[in-house]
Amino acid sequence: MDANIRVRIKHTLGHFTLDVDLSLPASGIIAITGPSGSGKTTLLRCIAGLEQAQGDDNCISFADQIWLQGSKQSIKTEQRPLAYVFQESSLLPHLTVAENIDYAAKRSRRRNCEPLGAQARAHIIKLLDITALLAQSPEQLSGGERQRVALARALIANPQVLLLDEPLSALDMERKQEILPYLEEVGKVFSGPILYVSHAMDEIARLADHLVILQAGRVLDEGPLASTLMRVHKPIIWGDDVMSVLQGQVALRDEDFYLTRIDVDGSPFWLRGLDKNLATEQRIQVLARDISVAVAEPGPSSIVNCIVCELESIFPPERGEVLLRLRLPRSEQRLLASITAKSLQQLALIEGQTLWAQIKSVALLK
Ligand SMILES: Nc1ncnc2c1ncn2[C@@H]1O[C@H](COP(=O)(O)OP(=O)(O)OP(=O)(O)O)[C@@H](O)[C@H]1O
Repeated sequence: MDANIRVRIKHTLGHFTLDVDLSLPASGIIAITGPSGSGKTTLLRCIAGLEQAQGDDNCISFADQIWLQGSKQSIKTEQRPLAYVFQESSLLPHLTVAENIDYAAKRSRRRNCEPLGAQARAHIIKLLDITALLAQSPEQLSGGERQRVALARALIANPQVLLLDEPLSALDMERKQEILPYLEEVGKVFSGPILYVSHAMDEIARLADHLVILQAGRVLDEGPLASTLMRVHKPIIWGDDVMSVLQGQVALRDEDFYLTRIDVDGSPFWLRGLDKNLATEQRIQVLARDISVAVAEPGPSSIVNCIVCELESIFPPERGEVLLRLRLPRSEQRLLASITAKSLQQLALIEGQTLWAQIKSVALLK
């Protein structure tokens, strides 16, 4: 892994101490999650330089730039080549949307960011679909529109690192669904790392490439999304939404039955719908509670997905529920299934045995 963002911080605020040592990838969406008060915003604020972390061992660097080195060297927020978007965007109320964007673009030079050319700016305006909003003032915009403008403004400043602190949390579910595709697009076009604070697992599963889990100011776990999800920090993060995220390719489109087949290292997963093109990469999500397991090949069933797996590990029971980690054949990818402790006993499951995972529902991600 490229260790292009290095963050080693010990920083105390009142009764809280953030104590992290992270090497994060140089690109992609890096989700930072954890319970309320675990230090997600404080971490982002330290990276942005909005929080002055004191201490000789502290360091923050990006690529070959050192942003903070002990108490000797610190580059001011305004000079770090980054942009951030918060829960509620802070557009300047007396300027129009276009003027807000211009203002941010002009300030970008001070941040050591190269100003974008007219063509690149037009592309971002199109990408976030804000052409019709340019003449409006911020108070005329809906919450979702404001966040789209805030994202455009951040991108037009042409930062090398993008910090997003719960950019969707002030939006209702409908607005959130509207804006998620734009964030996906931003994830594709932005070449540097995007640090994305969120505690919504649906957003993280859909958007993130890498996951950092904080608990009480420390890093509980960290790594590529799919494998970090497999390590399960259940009560801390997921509640009932324990899930697997798998990467596959669109292998077949069955027009007669309105189904699409995604192959994950050779294992077929069928989903309803036909809106994905053949041979494209596709991420899918399977909730642990949507899987049941059988110890012999099941007979005919209305469940279309039945995948042969190896039972790799059995997690300790918790309130009558047991999680199983299932390995797909000839693959490094895994599924998590949730069954009752009673079923575990009745089926006399042991690690290493072959199981048939019947999956009630598979969802497409990005
Ligand atoms: N200026 C401050 N002075 C004292 N304590 C602070 C200060 N800022 C934050 N804290 C404390 O630091 C802890 C971490 O806060 P932070 O906002 O980073 O958490 P978070 O994980 O982002 O939480 P949430 O999900 O609720 O936004 C909290 O206990 C908070 O009360």
